[in-house]
Amino acid sequence: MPGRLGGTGCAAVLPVRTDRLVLRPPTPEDVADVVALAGDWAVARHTGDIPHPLTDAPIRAWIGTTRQTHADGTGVSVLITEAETGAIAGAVTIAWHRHWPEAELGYWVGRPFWGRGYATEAVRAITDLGFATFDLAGVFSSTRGDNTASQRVLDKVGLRPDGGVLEVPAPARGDTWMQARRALTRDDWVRLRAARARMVLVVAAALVDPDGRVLLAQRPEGKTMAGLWEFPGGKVATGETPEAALIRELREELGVDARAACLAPLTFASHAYADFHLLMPLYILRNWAGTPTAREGQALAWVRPARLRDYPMPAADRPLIPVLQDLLGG
Ligand SMILES: Nc1nc2c([nH]c(=O)n2[C@@H]2O[C@H](COP(=O)(O)OP(=O)(O)OP(=O)(O)O)[C@@H](O)[C@H]2O)c(=O)[nH]1
Repeated sequence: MPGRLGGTGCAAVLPVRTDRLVLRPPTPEDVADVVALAGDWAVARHTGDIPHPLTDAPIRAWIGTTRQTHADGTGVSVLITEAETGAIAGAVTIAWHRHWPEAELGYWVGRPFWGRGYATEAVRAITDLGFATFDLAGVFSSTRGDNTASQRVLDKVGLRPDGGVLEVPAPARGDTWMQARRALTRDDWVRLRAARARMVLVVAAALVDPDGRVLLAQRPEGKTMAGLWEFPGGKVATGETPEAALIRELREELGVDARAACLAPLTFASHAYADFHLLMPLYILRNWAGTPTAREGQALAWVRPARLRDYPMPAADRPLIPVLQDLLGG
C-alpha cells in the first residue's frame, strides 16, 4: 500500500483542480443530482455497477464507501464538477486496494455534459495524481466493446490495449463481463508527461483602437480550439525573434504592418495544455498601418475590456483579461 501520505489517507490531496473542473469527494447533498445523471440508461448501461432504475440508496452507499476508501488510503473516488458553475457532471474513481501497485480507473459523465472533453480532463488529472502522488506502477481500465467514446478517452490519456482480458464484475447487470484491458505503465506515463511539458513559444498582440477596444480573432473551424476567441499572433519559428514573428503574423492574419518599436510588452501566459506547455508573451499595439482584415477565415471583434469575459477564450488567455482591464479600464 502507498506509504507516501502516511496516515493522512487520500482526502488530503482533494479536491483536484483542472482547467475547467473541480474533482471533489461526494457528500450526501449530492445524492439527487447524481441519481438524476447516473439514472440515465444511456450512462448506466456502460457500467456494471450502477443499478437501473436507480434510487437514492445505492448512491448513499457509494458515498459512504468513498469516505472509507479515502480514510483507508486505498483509492480516490470523486465527483467531476464544473469549476465555473459547480454543477456535477460525472464521477471518476481510481482504486488500488485489490491490485497495488496497479490501480483500476473507472468513470462516467452525465449526458448533458457529453462532448466537452470533461472525461478526458478528469481521467488525465486522476491518472497524474495516481502516478505522481501515490507512486503507482501502472493504471488500467476497460470499456464495453461498443463504448467508443470511452475508448477515445482512454486513448487520449495514454491507456492502450495490452493484450490482457479483464473479468469485470457487473453486479447491477447480474453478469460478469470479459473486456479488453487497457493499461499505462509508469515509464510510459513519464514519457507522456515529458511530451506534455514540451514548450511552445507563441507570441500575441492586443491591438487597441482609439476607443480603447481590443481586437479578438475567432479560431476558424478545422483548427485546434476552433470557435475560441484569441489575440492575433502565432508560433515563433526557429531563428525568429518574438517581435519579428509577431510582425509577420499580424501581416499574414490581419494584413496590418506593425513596427517593432510600437510593440510594448505587457504580460505573458504560461499554461499547461494537455499536450504542450504554452509560453506566450502578450504585447500591446496601439499604432499600425492598414485596417485589420480577416485574412485566414477568422471572425474579428473589437471588444471593450469590460466585455472580454463574454468571449470564450483558450484557458491560457483567461489570466490575461484582468491585466488588460487594469491597463485600459472598462
Ligand atoms: N495566437 C494565439 N494563440 C493562442 C492564444 N491562446 C492560446 O492558447 N493560443 C494557442 O497557441 C497556439 C498558437 O499557434 P498558431 O496560431 O501558430 O497555431 P495554429 O493555430 O496554426 O496551429 P495549431 O492548430 O497547431 O495550434 C495554438 O495552439 C493556440 O491555441 C492567443 O491568445 N493567441
